Amino acid sequence: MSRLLIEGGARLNGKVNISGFKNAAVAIIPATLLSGDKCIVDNLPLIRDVFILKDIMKDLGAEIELNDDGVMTVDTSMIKKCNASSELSQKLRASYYLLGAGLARFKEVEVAYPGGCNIGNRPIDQHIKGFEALGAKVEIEHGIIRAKADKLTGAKIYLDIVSVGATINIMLAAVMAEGKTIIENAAKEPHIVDVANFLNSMGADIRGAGTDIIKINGVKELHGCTYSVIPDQIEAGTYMIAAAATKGDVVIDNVIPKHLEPVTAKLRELGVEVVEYGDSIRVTGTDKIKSANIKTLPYPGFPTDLQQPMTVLLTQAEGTSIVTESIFEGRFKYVDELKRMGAKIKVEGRTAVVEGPKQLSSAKVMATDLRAGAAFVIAGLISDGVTEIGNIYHVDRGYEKIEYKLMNLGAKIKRIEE
Ligand SMILES: CC(=O)N[C@H]1[C@@H](OP(=O)(O)OP(=O)(O)OC[C@H]2O[C@@H](n3ccc(=O)[nH]c3=O)[C@H](O)[C@@H]2O)O[C@H](CO)[C@@H](O)[C@@H]1O
Ligand SMILES: C=C(OP(=O)(O)O)C(=O)O
Repeated sequence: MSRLLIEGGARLNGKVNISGFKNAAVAIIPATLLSGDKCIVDNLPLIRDVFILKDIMKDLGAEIELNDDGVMTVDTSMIKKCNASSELSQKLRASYYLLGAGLARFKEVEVAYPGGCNIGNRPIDQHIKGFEALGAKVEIEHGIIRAKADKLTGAKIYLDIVSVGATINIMLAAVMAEGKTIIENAAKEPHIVDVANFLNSMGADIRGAGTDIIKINGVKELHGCTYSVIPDQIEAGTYMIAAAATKGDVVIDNVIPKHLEPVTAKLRELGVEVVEYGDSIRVTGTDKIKSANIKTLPYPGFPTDLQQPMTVLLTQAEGTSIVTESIFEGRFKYVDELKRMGAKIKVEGRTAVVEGPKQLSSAKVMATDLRAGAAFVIAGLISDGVTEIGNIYHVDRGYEKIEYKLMNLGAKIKRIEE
């Protein structure tokens, strides 16, 4: 198991380049299954989730290559059926997008129940509700999800809960259904728009992505395309928070500032200087961070994926901050480890009360999930002594070359491979 060692105390300084968005990439790769033509996808992040999906696609029979610049060439013409029930599919959340894409192309699909971050109950009832409305039969048995349809027909689907995964999965399943599908109460995250743009580049007819009503006119078939994935707003937000926490001065490059508005607004409330440029953001820390309350919400609210890194920053704020996690009930598991580093945080249900400022002290901690790992990296950067973070494979699921990017900003960090 690899570990990260971080010697705290350095103020981050310089420029960091943001990679392509994990959560868009992991939907777009399965979406290439929708056409038998070749697709070229660039600006893919070189992260573990992308590598696993590449292996899954290869196992299905795709000809697939990914180069060191994040350009993937995929040809799925040889795939005859979509059976992704191996252990690989359990290693990430996004393998569930093979359900929507496989159903649309083959009318029959089998995928192992997805894994992903252990941050609470993560049901897929809304995905299933959508597939069934389109005419599929879905069953789950022995950890395998099977979906089958004689024919997919457009339908009106109201999501009972705003779900990113269900919105994307239903879009995938509906693109070639007969007639019109309307998804109401759809999620509006930037990667919903990115996936819709990718599908439209393949010849789909999707309108309204980015609003809460998405309309999909089914088309007969899709064709190949060349597409570039949007920058990762969560990776960018993590570096913005790290810059603020270390009282540094960092330009976060290759971003879409609009996607980062909830983070920018919150950092400004804390007294941190944030300046937006065309495709970059400069964050300049302050010695006196103000306290603030945060509630995670679907986009454009504050993203749950940045709750953990943000909570670390709030340990440095003067006074009491209240963090409310409204998306995933189990997303405070990392707090116990943070307390071992000296943080004063009290969790009650979905709320964490953070008292600051507290000088954090180094400790040996275990990443319990992807963003918990990122939070510990930030905690390590501002602790005295050397922090050791285990289970780094979680972090590698979503952060490309994290130690190199941080080293370039002046952090003292190294990876120990074992
Ligand atoms: C690969 C990917 O893109 N992952 C993101 C995606 O996860 P994911 O797609 O799993 O998250 P959802 O948006 O679906 O989940 C939101 C809420 O809806 C609930 N729910 C979801 C589906 C369902 O069928 N039934 C149901 O009750 C979930 O338990 C959760 O409370 O969005 C989350 C919320 O922004 C992010 O934290 C994840 O990084
Ligand atoms: C929860 C996350 O990922 P996943 O849905 O892939 O587990 C995340 O990116 O923070």
